Amino acid sequence: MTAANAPVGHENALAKAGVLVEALPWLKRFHGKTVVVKYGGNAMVDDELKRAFADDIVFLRLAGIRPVVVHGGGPQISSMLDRLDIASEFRGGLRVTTPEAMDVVRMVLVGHVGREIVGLMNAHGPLAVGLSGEDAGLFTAERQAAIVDGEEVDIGLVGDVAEVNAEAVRDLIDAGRIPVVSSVAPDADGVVHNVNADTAAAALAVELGAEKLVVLTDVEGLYRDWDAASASDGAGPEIVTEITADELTTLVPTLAAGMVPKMRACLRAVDGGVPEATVIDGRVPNSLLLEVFTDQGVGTMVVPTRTRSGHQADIKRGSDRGDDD
Ligand SMILES: Nc1ncnc2c1ncn2[C@@H]1O[C@H](COP(=O)(O)OP(=O)(O)O)[C@@H](O)[C@H]1O
Ligand SMILES: CC(=O)N[C@@H](CCC(=O)OP(=O)(O)O)C(=O)O
Repeated sequence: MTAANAPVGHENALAKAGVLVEALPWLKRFHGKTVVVKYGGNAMVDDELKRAFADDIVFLRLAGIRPVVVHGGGPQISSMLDRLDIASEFRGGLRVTTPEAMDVVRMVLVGHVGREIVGLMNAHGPLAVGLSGEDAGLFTAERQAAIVDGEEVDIGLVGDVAEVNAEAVRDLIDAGRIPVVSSVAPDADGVVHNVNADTAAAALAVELGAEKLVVLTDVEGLYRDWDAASASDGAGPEIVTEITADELTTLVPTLAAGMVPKMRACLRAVDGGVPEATVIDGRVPNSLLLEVFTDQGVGTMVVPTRTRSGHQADIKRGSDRGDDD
């Protein structure tokens, strides 16, 4: 029976069954695999969305996937800095972080945002455990400059991830838990640094040998022409559905603001062996499930350059959607 010849009233049931059937190959592909999900501060400003995100992660876990969450909280940090009357600015997509601001970053990410995500997931049972890059030596940071107009600019206590020791995260995953990681990390001398959460998620995905990195944000994906997209409030302009690492490497220097760390993170993941990294719209409820369990997926997927030449046939989108980048 198809939807066309189904008795009246059965079309809806068939459509629902179709959705479930469509998920089967993706359940097979990701079963037992690690999927690292970066949850961005701009996609966590609404209570309903937050709950839907937590539900999606628990769904993945109960479907036999091993999800790991790395979260940001840029807007939440900015609003606390404002309340405390501490000046804050971004250079090259990264926050200029004084020691005073670093205290606030740590307090907001570890003490507030991380706790909230853990609490929402644990409404379903004792699954989520929060930790930061400081716990069990997870990340070692290395001070990082911002690149502004091709020049290196000092932005204070901002770190790249120089080393990852993911043993504690693996222990949690093996115990059936969902690790929820806040992106602050000590350097080799123990000085805590502010790490962009996209960067932290990519470094962890590589170390864990993840099957996929998903980055939630507050746009549909990567717009080819951001100036046009922002001028028309995002309605209409084309998003890039799939792009190879080589193509993205060429594009990154032309990108604006928040997309730079995000796209660099996707490149880092894919160059480090993660088969796919996708930026999706965190403003759409359950977008994570759509990305993982549907044939078309959503957002912008970054794939290794070799994929285009015919490898990895089970990667989403495929040649029918691959002509737009
Ligand atoms: N080419 C582009 N396509 C999409 N978004 C872009 C582009 N260039 C810059 N951006 C900006 O990047 C932002 C996402 O980064 P960011 O604000 O850091 O998000 P998050 O808090 O989710 O990490 C978008 O809201 C948009 O303003
Ligand atoms: C160095 C740097 O910029 N760190 C970020 C860390 C939080 C983050 O990455 O949050 P989103 O994912 O919500 O952007 C910041 O201070 O905002």
